[in-house]
Order: sequence, then C-alpha cells, then structure tokens
Amino acid sequence: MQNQNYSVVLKGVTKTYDDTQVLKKIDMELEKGKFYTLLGPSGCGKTTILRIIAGFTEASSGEVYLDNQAVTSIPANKRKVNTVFQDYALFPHMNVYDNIAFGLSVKKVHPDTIKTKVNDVLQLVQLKGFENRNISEMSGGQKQRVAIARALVNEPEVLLLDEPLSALDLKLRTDMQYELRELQRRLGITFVFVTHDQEEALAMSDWIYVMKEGEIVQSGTPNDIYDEPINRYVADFIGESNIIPAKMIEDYKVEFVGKVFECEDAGIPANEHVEVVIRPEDVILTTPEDGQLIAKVDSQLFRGVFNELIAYDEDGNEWMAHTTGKVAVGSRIGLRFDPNSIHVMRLNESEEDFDARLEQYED
Ligand SMILES: Nc1ncnc2c1ncn2[C@@H]1O[C@H](COP(=O)(O)OP(=O)(O)OP(=O)(O)O)[C@@H](O)[C@H]1O
Repeated sequence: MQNQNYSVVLKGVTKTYDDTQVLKKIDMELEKGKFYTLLGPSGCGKTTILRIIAGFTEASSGEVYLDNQAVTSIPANKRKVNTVFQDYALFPHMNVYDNIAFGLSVKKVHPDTIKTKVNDVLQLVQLKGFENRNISEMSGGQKQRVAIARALVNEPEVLLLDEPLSALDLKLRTDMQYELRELQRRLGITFVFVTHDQEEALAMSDWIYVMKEGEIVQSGTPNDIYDEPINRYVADFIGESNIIPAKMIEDYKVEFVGKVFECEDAGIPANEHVEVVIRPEDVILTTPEDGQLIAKVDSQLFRGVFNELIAYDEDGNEWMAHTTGKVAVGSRIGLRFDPNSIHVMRLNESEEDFDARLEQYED
C-alpha cells in the first residue's frame, strides 16, 4: 500500500480535548533511518503528536501507521517505539544498570541476554563503568544518556525524544546534540525529536516540521526552511530576518524602498503587495556609491565571530547585517543583495493558495 521505507505515517490526524482542537489534520511521512524534528512554540501540539505515535494518547480521527501497519488499536507496549522524556523519568532509587535493565526484566528476558544488551547500550552511550552508580549521583548529561540507553535497549524502530536536552546548560547541550546525531547515524533508526529551539532543529535534523497552533506550517530540510521560509511566522521563528514591505513587478522582479531588484520568485501577479525576507548574513555591505540601497548605521554589537549591525534605509526600514569589519555608528553605507538571497512572501494568502505553494515547496 505505502512506500516500504516509511517507519511512521500520520494521515489526517486530529486531536480534540473537550471543545479545543489541539491537532488539525496532521499528515506526516517519516522515512526509515532519518532524523526528524517537530519545531514550534510551547503548546502547538508537538508532544501530542509524539504521544499519538507512541500510543499513549488516541487520535480523535485520522490514521497512524508504523512500519506500514495501521496501529490505531495496538497498545503502546506492543509498538516498536520508545520515548525519551524531558525529565528523563528514571527510577531514582535504582542504579544505572537496573534502570536500563528494568523493561527487559519485566518482559522476563533471560538474565544473560539482559546483561549483554545492557552492556552494549552502555557502550553506545559511553557510560561503561557507571553500572552501579545511583541515579542521584549522576550529572544532567549522564542522566540523559541513561534515559537514552534505557530506550535503546528495547531496540526500537522509532525513538521519540521530547525536548531531551532542555534541562542541560548550553555547553553540554551542544555536546549532546553532536552525540545524539552521531548515535542516530550509527544506529540508523528513525528519530523524532521535539524542540522549540530553532538552532537545535537546524543543527540536528534531516527534515523539520515547523508547527503553529496544531498545524504544520512548513516542512523541509533545514536549508529549505532557513532559506525559503514560507511566511512571516516561519521566517521569524527560524533565526533573525529582515522583513521589508515590497511589491511584485513581474516574475523575477520585485520592488522595495523605491528600487527594483531581481529575485528568484515567479508566479505572483504583478503589482501584488508582498514582503521580502533577507537574512542578515546575506546583506552585502559596501560604500554608498556601490550600494543598491543606502542606509545609516544606528548601532553595532560584537557577536564573537562577527559584528551585528543595525542600519536604517531612506524609507526608515530597519536592516540587520553581519560584518567581520567595523563600521562607524552614524556613518552611511551601501547595501547590496544577490537575487537568490531575496525571498518573496505573499501577504494574506488564502488557505488554498497557501496549500498549493506548500506543495510546490515540498516537491
Ligand atoms: N490531557 C490534556 N487535556 C487537555 N488539554 C491538553 C492535554 N494535553 C495537552 N493539552 C493541550 O494541548 C495543547 C498542545 O499540547 P502539547 O503538549 O502537545 O504542546 P507542545 O507543543 O508539546 O508544548 P510544550 O513545548 O510546552 O511541551 C496545549 O494547549 C495543551 O494545553
């Protein structure tokens, strides 16, 4: 029926609590062995999707397939899916070994087999030698690894991770991002990772679903989503952007701040009011004579590898740009853009137009 390479498929999945619809027709096709991220602000329904895949929550309508089998009536403990929760949900009174072995012991797996499997996953998460440690004596990052080991020991086909790094400090969090990604590549199983942190999503994922209020607003590779945000919500959510009012002149030509620029967008009617999105790192700084636009520098912030500069053009639009040099506050500068860094977004799109455009992006 479906492509054999899908490990999870959701078709028209909805969820309603009392009178509130928290998921509106979610469609997802997750290929085996890829790293997927659900990205969105608190309350948009990310955890609910994970719970429906895991079988902890029942969808109000729609279908869920795991490994091409409809699983609507299959209980959580019969699905080859494991979850790593944000708070780890470890047993505090047990040591590392017993925490990891617990699920297998309950299933009455032979003790020798348990020993081999637990040792294998301890190796995998680099916790060899910690078997007898109490959970209370482990650091945040170590507890996180125990939680992952406990999920992996069941040899799931799909691993669900619900904001697993949010309790860690920045340094450890970055280290764990590398480790998790590495682990996923080595194991080749499907990861579904939930986060509200856009940098984390961009760094780790093969494919991102950006969510808003129970809907998927855009899905694509990190590059697609970063470079071609489909609307202002996605552009704002994924990093800093310059969003400037503009008007379509014809295919591949857009006007803003009284000038006409080449761009890569086509299919939007002439004279339609739109917005252009330009990332700060795509703004090329030059002398006023060479600039396509002229702007006045308002402030500059040192950001480590670059300076972040705020400038205002003749129409009063604010521009953020990155530069490795220093530019005097108050000075006049020129701004230039490559056609392929000018992204056009439509305003007030009808739902049908939006869906059609979304499909075009997904193709
Ligand atoms: N058991 C429940 N009963 C009623 N409402 C619920 C229940 N579980 C979740 N909700 C509501 O569903 C919506 C989506 O919740 P969900 O936990 O999926 O969001 P989330 O995107 O994971 O948020 P967060 O990042 O804060 O965990 C929220 O408005 C939440 O209040």
